[in-house]
Parts: sequence; C-alpha cells; structure tokens
Amino acid sequence: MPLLDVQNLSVSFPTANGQSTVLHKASYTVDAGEVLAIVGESGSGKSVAMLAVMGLLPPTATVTADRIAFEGRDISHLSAKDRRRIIGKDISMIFQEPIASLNPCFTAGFQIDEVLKQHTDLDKKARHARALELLNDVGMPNPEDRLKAYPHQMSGGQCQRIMIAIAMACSPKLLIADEPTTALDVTIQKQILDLLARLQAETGMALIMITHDMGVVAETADRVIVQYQGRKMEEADVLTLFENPAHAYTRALLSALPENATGDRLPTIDYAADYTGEQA
Ligand SMILES: Nc1ncnc2c1ncn2[C@@H]1O[C@H](COP(=O)(O)OP(=O)(O)OP(=O)(O)O)[C@@H](O)[C@H]1O
Repeated sequence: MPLLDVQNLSVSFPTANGQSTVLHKASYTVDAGEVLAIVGESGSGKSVAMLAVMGLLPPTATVTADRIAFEGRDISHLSAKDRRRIIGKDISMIFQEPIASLNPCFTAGFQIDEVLKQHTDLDKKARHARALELLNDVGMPNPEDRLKAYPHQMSGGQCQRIMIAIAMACSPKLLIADEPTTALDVTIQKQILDLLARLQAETGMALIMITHDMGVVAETADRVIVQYQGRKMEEADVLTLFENPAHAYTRALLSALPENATGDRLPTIDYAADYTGEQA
C-alpha cells in the first residue's frame, strides 16, 4: 500500500473566459521512505497538485479526484480543512521563498514553538530543548542565538533551514519540498539539497521534490514524474528516465542539462513546441 495515493486529480480556476483547468486527471503515488521528484516547467501544475492534496488551495479552486488516500485512508471526500486536520501532522511542506514563508513579526523560536505546541504534548522547557535539537539537526550555526532572530535578520539559506526545522518538528512521514532551493544562491542550494537528502535518509520519511531542475532530480530522486501543461507525461525510476526517456518533452529537458551541451552554447527547450501529443 502506498503512503500517499492520489488518483485522477484535476484542478481548475475561474477566469474571465470560464473555468481554466490547470491539472488534468494526474495520478501520483509515493511509498514510505521513497523520494519522488515531480519535474516540469513553470506553470505545469506541480505546485497546484501538491497544494490540492494538502488542502491549501484558495476556495476559488475546484478540486476533483477519484482518490486521495494517506496510509490507505481515502480523504478525497473531506473538506480542505478536515483534510488538513487529518494529514497536517504527517505531511509537511516547504516552499520556494523561505523568507516570505516565515512570519516576519515573530522570531524563529516562536514559530517553531507554535508548531510544537500544536502537535505535541511537550511542556515549555521540553519544547525549547526540542527546538534547539531541530536547529542542530538542520545544521544551523549558533542555534540558541538564532532562536531569538527575526526572519529579516537571517539569510535566505538560514530561513530555509528554519522552515525545514518547522517542517520536521512533528517528524512527518512525508515531506513535500516545492522548489526548496530555487530562490537561494547556488552554493547554498547544494547545502540545502544535501540537508534534505540527509534528513530523508536519517528519518526514513518519504520526500516529494518539486523541481524544474533535472540536476536536482538526478541527485535526489528514486522515481520521477514529468509534467507538462498540467498533464503527466511520463513516470519512471530515475535511471530509466535518464538512460531511456520515453517522451519527447523529457528528452528536451535532459538535453538542456549543462553536461549535455556539445558546443559553446547550452541547448534550450523549444517553448514554442507543443509536446502534449508527441510520443517516444
Ligand atoms: N490561485 C490561483 N488562481 C488562478 N490560477 C492559479 C492559481 N495558482 C496557480 N494557478 C495557475 O495554475 C497553473 C499551474 O501553476 P503551478 O504553480 O502549479 O505551476 P508549477 O508547475 O508549480 O510552476 P512554478 O514552478 O512556477 O510554481 C499556472 O498556470 C498558474 O497560473
């Protein structure tokens, strides 16, 4: 039984020209302890899919699914709020803009403490000790000092470490990381990816990595789903995908990797092309 089992998930939003479907009957499964990458260009519906599962889309969104099951329990018929109540402790999510994801009015320590208060029975002293332990786990220098810092007093990389600490506070069974390194400097990107990989390996949690970067996929994933224009194009284990990509869009993504460059200029994806109907 998969840890998360999502079947035929569709999402649409109202527009001036009627409903616009941004995700078309996409299915996703992830097993306990597995690392799944969802890859595709901006706007391909990667974030929307996972926000829909989490019940985090705005009320204007229309979400339908045949099944959204966590640990075998189908929660697709529940309201977004009830779904969040049931999976809120077991599934955590981190986002692209760590500084914007934190509340600017409260210290890092306060924000970690809020999550611990909500999801654990620990008393104040134990929560403080746990917050320090979490900051150590995410490799934060001077953790005692950083607990007292406000988001604007920290770098983007430090804020992402705080977000990861908050996400890990309830020992989730699944962490969804939505482009967690995109907004960070290149040197920090690698540190955050290594941190996520280490935490995943140490805790055995499942990880869904949303990215547009095939390099990130190669480094982290066991299995890959390729999305294009709100549709799932291809799904394969990571080696198969890199060695034998079945879909034209996947091949275009792979050929745009720097190591696949053959001349002075990097190959680029032809965004004018329509890959939806193309097959291997
Ligand atoms: N709240 C919203 N209201 C209306 N349309 C939305 C909303 N959120 C997302 N969309 C649209 O849904 C589509 C898919 O967006 P989504 O954020 O899932 O893409 P993505 O693949 O995650 O890309 P990115 O990497 O840019 O986040 C886009 O066309 C986007 O404009």
